[in-house]
Amino acid sequence: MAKNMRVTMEVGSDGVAVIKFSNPPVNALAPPILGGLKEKYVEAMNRNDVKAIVLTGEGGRFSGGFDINVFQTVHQTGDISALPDVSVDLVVNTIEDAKKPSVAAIEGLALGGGLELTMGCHARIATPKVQLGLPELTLGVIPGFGGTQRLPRLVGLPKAVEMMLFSKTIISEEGKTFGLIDAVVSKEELLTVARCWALDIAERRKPWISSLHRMDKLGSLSEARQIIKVARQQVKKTAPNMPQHQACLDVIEEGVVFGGYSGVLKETKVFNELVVSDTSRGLVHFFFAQRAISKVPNVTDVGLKPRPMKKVAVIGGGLMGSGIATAFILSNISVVLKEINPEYLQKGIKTIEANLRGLVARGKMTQDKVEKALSMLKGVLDYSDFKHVDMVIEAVVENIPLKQSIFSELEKVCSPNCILATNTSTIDLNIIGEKTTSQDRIVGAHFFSPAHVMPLLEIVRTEKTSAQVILDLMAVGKTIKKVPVVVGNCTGFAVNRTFFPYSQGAHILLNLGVDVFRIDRAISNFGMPMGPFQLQDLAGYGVAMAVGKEFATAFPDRTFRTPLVQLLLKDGRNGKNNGKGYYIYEKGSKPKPDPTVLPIIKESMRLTNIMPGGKPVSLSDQEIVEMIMFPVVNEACRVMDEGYVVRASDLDVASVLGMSFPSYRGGIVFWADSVGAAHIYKSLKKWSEIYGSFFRPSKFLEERATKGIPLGAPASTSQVAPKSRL
Ligand SMILES: C[C@H](O)CC(=O)SCCNC(=O)CCNC(=O)[C@H](O)C(C)(C)COP(=O)(O)OP(=O)(O)OC[C@H]1O[C@@H](n2cnc3c(N)ncnc32)[C@H](O)[C@@H]1OP(=O)(O)O
Repeated sequence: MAKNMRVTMEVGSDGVAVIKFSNPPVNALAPPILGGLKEKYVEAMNRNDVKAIVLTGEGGRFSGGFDINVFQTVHQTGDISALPDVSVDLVVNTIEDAKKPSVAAIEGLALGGGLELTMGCHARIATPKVQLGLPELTLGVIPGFGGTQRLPRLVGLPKAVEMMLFSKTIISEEGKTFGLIDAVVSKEELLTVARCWALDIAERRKPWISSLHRMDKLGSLSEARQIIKVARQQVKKTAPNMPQHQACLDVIEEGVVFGGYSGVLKETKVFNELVVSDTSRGLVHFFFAQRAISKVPNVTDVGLKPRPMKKVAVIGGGLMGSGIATAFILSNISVVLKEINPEYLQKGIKTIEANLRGLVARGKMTQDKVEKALSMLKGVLDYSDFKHVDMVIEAVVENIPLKQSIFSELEKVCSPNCILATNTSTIDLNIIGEKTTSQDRIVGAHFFSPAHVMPLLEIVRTEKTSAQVILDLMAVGKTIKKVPVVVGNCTGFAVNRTFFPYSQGAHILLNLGVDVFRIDRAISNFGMPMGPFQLQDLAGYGVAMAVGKEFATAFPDRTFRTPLVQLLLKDGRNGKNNGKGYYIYEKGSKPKPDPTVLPIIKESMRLTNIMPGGKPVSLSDQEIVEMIMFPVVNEACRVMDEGYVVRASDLDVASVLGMSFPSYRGGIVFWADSVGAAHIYKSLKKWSEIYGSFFRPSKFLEERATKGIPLGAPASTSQVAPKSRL
């Protein structure tokens, strides 16, 4: 067994064997731990001085589930023999059907295989606020240690289906209400109560319950089928491109119809099929990519500690500023919101109130928390409150002289340790800080709209930003429940820069004669929440124009100039803002394609005149997706090559959380590697010859494609080291 992994057994004079396992930090159930458990159980069964067993995890956490690293091994080798037989051999035969009863003593969390082990026990005792759940579907698999069968039998089918399909965790108190947990006790009492409970079962003072054989919570067959049918329809809409949701329902249904043991057998079979699916490969990669993001060389590994952040100031109460302020007050951090006049300030505060009301309406927060959050907010019209803030985030319009004068002012009014952040999405940070002597504390805090909802926070550093400032912003980012990704300072930073060809490619296709609504449909079917034109409607055309200008200046060789947005504006269209864009927006109904936009598109096609031979091109849906996504991959290659991200997988996380790229495809770079660099390179090369330099493959892509090196492989695998900006 690896050095830090341990399974121990201590037998008390009361006849209870406490089997404890340890694999920090989350007691993941690695194969050696599972093997160790089996060994200790066999020993406990054979010893005459053992009457009952208490199963527990060390270090304040029961278990975060089966070791996800094993999935990665399976993905790399394609060999599922690395998966131990746990469900039948350990959980059914060794624990649940044993001649001596087991009680699980649960602290901290019991997730996935961790919770499934506890459900094989004959009772579960937990400390308060323990997180309980079966999040396996987020990894592209289903619960595989019998969870699909035992959870419905313990909490009833509706709750079990909700917990599994939506990977929803509950806390021990709720678990007690639903019957998953038998008693909630303090940390100090946990082992004592669990021991007594185990003895009570052994001596028949308490019922000896095997979850798999229970029927009382399942309801009638027809009720169960109806619940499963409704769930099937629901996930058809919410998870259309993923196989694990329907598969999970199939397995649950098997158990309801043919009994728990049949269900367990089918569960193993389906689990083994799903674990090698592309979806599981993508989601497992995404899981580890999200963890890797918090490791930033020379920032998180040099012994620095984040400084506390109690109060921040936000300058500008527009859409972004008010969203940012909302995110902070929701996490109990005081906000001073500054505007230039009472009217704008009121507007900003009203937007914050509306943001909070929206969260209440969507069941994301309770009404009583609204007042508490608002009490953390102070609106101001001058800088007098800025003396005591730990960080300022500037979120005014994208105007260089205005930002420069604000930063000069901030240098005077804030304390010398105060972090000076900007939410700019396009302007070079060195230019913003040019008129100050505080470049070491100037940093980008690029939120995505709506800032209180979107999870990504791009932390933009210049060559001069100090490691301490980056670390502080990473820490406060986590406090406000964002996922911070540290990137370098270039036009569009990592996310907008990588995705600028997304809308460009779509506009090229449109001008090549591909139907606008078909483009959107193909991209939605690929897994984006909406197509590029609906997204443009949503963001507003002002944004499209402003951003387009920035990129045209920075990357003129690969910017496609189209008159379409101007033509749309001329026609009185401004997207969702005024209810009229490529789509028609009416309150209470879904956006409807607007056929009257077609003549405007025709006019754009006439003006750009890029159709070869003057005829619309004919493309399959797959080609549409590729002609839009491959240029994005190409730009991602440049971002990596120029050293604007720490590692390729940071772009995967950023693409999923900032652009809603489907997580089950693993993120933009991971997806590109699953398609193959060679195919992407060849396609881009071909298109660049037909349609021009927008499609020209980058050097990085060319090199990796020709040498057969995956795009996501670290720089050391390539002969040319990237120029690090980080
Ligand atoms: C057969 C079975 O049905 C299949 C399964 O059980 S699949 C596993 C199901 N379990 C899960 O999906 C839970 C996954 N883990 C989590 O959600 C979170 O890590 C957690 C809630 C347990 C803890 O969160 P948090 O305290 O923020 O710590 P977090 O940074 O995420 O993780 C700490 C470390 O533990 C690792 N880890 C967490 N869960 C793990 C697991 N199940 N296997 C392997 N490693 C795991 C992380 O990779 C990270 O490693 P690192 O420090 O080297 O980056």
